[in-house]
Amino acid sequence: MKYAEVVVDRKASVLDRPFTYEIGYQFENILKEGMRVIVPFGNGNKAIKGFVIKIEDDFTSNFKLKEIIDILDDKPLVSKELIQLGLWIKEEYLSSYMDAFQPILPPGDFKEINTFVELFKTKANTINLNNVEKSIIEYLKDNHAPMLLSKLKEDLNIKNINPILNKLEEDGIIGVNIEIKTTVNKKTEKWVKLNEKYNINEALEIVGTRAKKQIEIANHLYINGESQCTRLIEGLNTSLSTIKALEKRNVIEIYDKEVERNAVKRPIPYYKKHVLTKEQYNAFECILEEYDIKSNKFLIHGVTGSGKTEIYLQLVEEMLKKGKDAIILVPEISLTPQTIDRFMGRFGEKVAVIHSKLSYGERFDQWRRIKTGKAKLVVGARSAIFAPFKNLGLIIIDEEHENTYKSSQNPKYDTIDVAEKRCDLEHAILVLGSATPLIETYYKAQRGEYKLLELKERANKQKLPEILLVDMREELSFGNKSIFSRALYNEIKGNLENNRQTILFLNRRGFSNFVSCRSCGYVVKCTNCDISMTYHKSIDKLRCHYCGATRDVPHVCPQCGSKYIKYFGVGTEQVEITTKKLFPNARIARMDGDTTSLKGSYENILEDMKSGEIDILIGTQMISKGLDFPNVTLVGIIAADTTLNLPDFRSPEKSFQLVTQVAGRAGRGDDLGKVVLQTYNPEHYSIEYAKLQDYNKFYKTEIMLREEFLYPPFVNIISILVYGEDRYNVQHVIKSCYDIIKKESFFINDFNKHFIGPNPAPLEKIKNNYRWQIIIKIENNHMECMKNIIKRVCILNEFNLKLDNVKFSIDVNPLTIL
Ligand SMILES: Nc1ncnc2c1ncn2[C@@H]1O[C@H](COP(=O)(O)OP(=O)(O)OP(=O)(O)O)[C@@H](O)[C@H]1O
Ligand SMILES: [Zn+2]
Ligand SMILES: [Zn+2]
Repeated sequence: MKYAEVVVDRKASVLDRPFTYEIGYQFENILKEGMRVIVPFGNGNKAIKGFVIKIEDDFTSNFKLKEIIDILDDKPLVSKELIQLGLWIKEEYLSSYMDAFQPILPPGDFKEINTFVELFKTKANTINLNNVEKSIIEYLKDNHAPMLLSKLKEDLNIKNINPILNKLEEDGIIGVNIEIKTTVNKKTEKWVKLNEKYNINEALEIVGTRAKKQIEIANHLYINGESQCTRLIEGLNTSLSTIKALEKRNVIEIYDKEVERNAVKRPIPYYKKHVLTKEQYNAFECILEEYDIKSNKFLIHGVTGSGKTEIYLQLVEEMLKKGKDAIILVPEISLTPQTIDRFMGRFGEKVAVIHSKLSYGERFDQWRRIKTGKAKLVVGARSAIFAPFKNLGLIIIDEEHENTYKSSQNPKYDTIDVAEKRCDLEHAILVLGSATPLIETYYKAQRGEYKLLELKERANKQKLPEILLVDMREELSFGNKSIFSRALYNEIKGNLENNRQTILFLNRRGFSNFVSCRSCGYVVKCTNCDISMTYHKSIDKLRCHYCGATRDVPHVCPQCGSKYIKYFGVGTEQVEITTKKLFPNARIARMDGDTTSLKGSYENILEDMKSGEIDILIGTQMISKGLDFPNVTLVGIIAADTTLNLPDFRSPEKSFQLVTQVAGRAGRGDDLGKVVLQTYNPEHYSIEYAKLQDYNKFYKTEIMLREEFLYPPFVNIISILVYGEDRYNVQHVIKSCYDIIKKESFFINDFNKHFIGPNPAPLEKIKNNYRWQIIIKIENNHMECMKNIIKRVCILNEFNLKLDNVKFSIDVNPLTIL
């Protein structure tokens, strides 16, 4: 007797464990890990869906186990390695089983999946087959459309057919395709081909010698195989009635064929291969040589414009040569046509693209192309890390420092960690790339966990742009209250006169309601945490998100006495209006969340930028990275302070990254670029080192501060948030939770653990839910113990907290704690 461990789709946390079922004899040789099943569940034995994560030969139980009712899939949907990855995610990020497997399973609510078998005829006759195999081929020959696997099995009734089909598929004789039943209608079109009953001579005999067009059509189909109906009509200048006539005489067949929903609809020109520069070549060589011997994890630290993408492309090419698949992750906002074109322009049909704007049907199509081996590489945002490749050889994470690699929804995974784990499970290479690596990543590289590869020059040997720092406090003291400094104004003017393009950048990430002085640059910060305090309207006070300390809003600057102390905030719209006023003849475009929500508008703006129809492009993060426009020689950063003063320990790092990335858009062509950086804090180390474009100096200062104030990579941060509509319950649960965790972790030295809270979350109430949180800083060596305690308290509820209408949200190393 065999047993299956099944994860069922039930939300309640007490049921968050796999259930064991007996596998009846009829299923014993069919059921595989990674397939979905129907199982009886609960007291009423309701039939529900589940997912098999493990099959065991032995199981001891005190009571009779229930039996699996039915199997839903013909083939495993998920590989063993991806099941392992799912289980790892569950433990690592303290998520539920179902949440952990959600991103790994095919997209959408996959109620019914049908498997089809089709014959790849070209090969069928050339290989020696045994009788059973021949009967399958014969059967498929009689059915020209892809055949439902279940029907094939029923019709043929061959014992143990699965391994035979697998072998035929591996030999490339048949293809197996899967299809999901969705609400999205399948798009089909009419195709034609010669009737297989006749060879071409017989076909022409039937047509006779008089019908010239019909002869032409038959010959065309003989040479080209099948053809799309409308294309045939246009191409041969014939009519539908002529084709219908041929069908009537049984010479040809007309049939429906599914139109693949392409993720990319435009034609894409070939992207020319560059000869690698010496630096590029060294990195490329090192990765291929050291892989499997010394290290399989690499960090490419390469300045902006150093040609990291070309290295990625050539690595992928090497993989394809070896028959291996590749995953290339880029941040969602870098999934521009420019990036996609580079990959599709080099690898064409082999590329799958996954991003969040795809419809559900399109997403499934991409998943299917990967699963069935039609796509060999995927270029995509975060979730593409779970692409179901069979033979993964390489994972590339470009711009690895980007926020989007941390998932803010369940499961709250960190893509880099997941990629590391997946590379270990599948013996693949991991390549991280950035001009401004995450502090944590660089720290790992310093410790030898990643092999560090450096690119110090731009691919075209152009120098990095010159950065001009403007102290906005001085502007104010000169009576200039505008958002443009005199220097930036003059530079823009000059650039316009030279017919060059300008990018004006303004950061608007999340919260920016810190309070600062425009005369001296003073920012109200928490004395315990060295982090900007945030204004809370409900209590009319400033509060620190890390320790909960509050204070009144000052009306005069505590540092210089000026009354120009207020909330900081400029919008892109305001910048646009001002720019139009100052430069009435310039062609100005704005790119931010508001202007690009329409599908395609983003592409349009980039297209206009490329063709030179825009003189000044104003934008937010969207324009900060990945863009490669040779005619942009000037970049203006309106206010570096918005990121510098985010209530987040990462704000210096974020500022350094942003300035470097945005500056990197300038001077990518033949002429040197220039950057004007406006700030109220020119002395800040992050601004200072950004100006010098010196990552190493920045890293050294930052890592020292992280150690001193106890932030990652020296500790882990775990956020436990309790939310619910009843404020009293929420406060009660968070308090009990705090007490229990503290008590249970008594054996961890206070020096190694720090509790902050319970405090109201910075966003105290969202959608009628009150939110309170505890933040735990825990030293790396004690992380596993602490996670275990949290799991027992918050997930398994071993301490019987009364969780009426109250829920937990746990985030391990959260991106922000808002
Ligand atoms: N070996 C090469 N020879 C000539 N040009 C190259 C070479 N490699 C890359 N390039 C060109 O250099 C430019 C910059 O390359 P790419 O955009 O890949 O840089 P990057 O390192 O990704 O920069 P960023 O981090 O700023 O996005 C591109 O226009 C690319 O076509
Ligand atoms: Zn002041
Ligand atoms: Zn504080």
